[in-house]
Amino acid sequence: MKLLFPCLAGPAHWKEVFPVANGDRQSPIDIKTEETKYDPSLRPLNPNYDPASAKIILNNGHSTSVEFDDTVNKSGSFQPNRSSLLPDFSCSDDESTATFVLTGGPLSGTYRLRQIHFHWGSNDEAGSEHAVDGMKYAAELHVVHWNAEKYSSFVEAARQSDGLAVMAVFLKIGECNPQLKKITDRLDTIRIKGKRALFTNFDPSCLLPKSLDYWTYFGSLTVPPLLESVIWIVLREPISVCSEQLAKFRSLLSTAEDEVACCLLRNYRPPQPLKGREVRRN
Ligand SMILES: NS(=O)(=O)c1cccc(F)c1F
Ligand SMILES: [Zn+2]
Repeated sequence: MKLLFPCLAGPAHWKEVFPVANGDRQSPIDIKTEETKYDPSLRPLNPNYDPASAKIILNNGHSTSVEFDDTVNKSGSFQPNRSSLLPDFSCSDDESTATFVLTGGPLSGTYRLRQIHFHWGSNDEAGSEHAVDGMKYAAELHVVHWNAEKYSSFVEAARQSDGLAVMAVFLKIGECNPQLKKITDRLDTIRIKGKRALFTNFDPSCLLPKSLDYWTYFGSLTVPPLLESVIWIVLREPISVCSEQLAKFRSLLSTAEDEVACCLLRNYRPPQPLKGREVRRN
């Protein structure tokens, strides 16, 4: 059935507008742990984030994200984004080299932090995008980086096979997460699609589990345009989230002020065919 706005209809219709939806390296996937391959060449992950680069929290109608200032000048040293929509609160304007990067793991080079966002479901039983031996977690955090060593912008990097690196963290139902509370306590100020609020002095490392052991594979964005440009790094240890915190995510609206209100109850893409890809572990 042809739909007028397939993007709005959900994953089953995305292929009508983005044929790459049926591509060879689509994400997410179901990680079959017995079939993963230990790779001794994989190094430890080395996330190194600067809390001052956090800028805003926003509702884009598909998820909530915390956006970071990832602007650099050509010399590679950090250039505060003076043209940003928000007053620049950085206390110094020294051009220190930005330190909000991910290195190590399966990556060669330096990947700069761009944003974090979440995926969840309409109930606590399923909401993650990746699955492990067919099991879904309640939600999933994505920490999005781009290859700032090889490319000059996120948009350019997103079109390259090694352009993006996304660290995925599973959220398992349990204790309320005090670090996640810093985000869920702000969601009532950005309920409507398009709303944004100041959100700085936030280091996303506080949302990572104790162990940074991971699986890694070559995949894609899990939302349109589904570009096959992501090196996925899926952490094996989940962090906790409680039902009340998840309910706050579901209270976000996928609609703007002038539209009939519709809650963002779920925003995960189901697992896609592996098509012969290898999943490695450290
Ligand atoms: N779900 S996702 O991690 O694939 C993702 C979503 C939106 C923008 C991105 F850059 C991105 F990587
Ligand atoms: Zn995502």
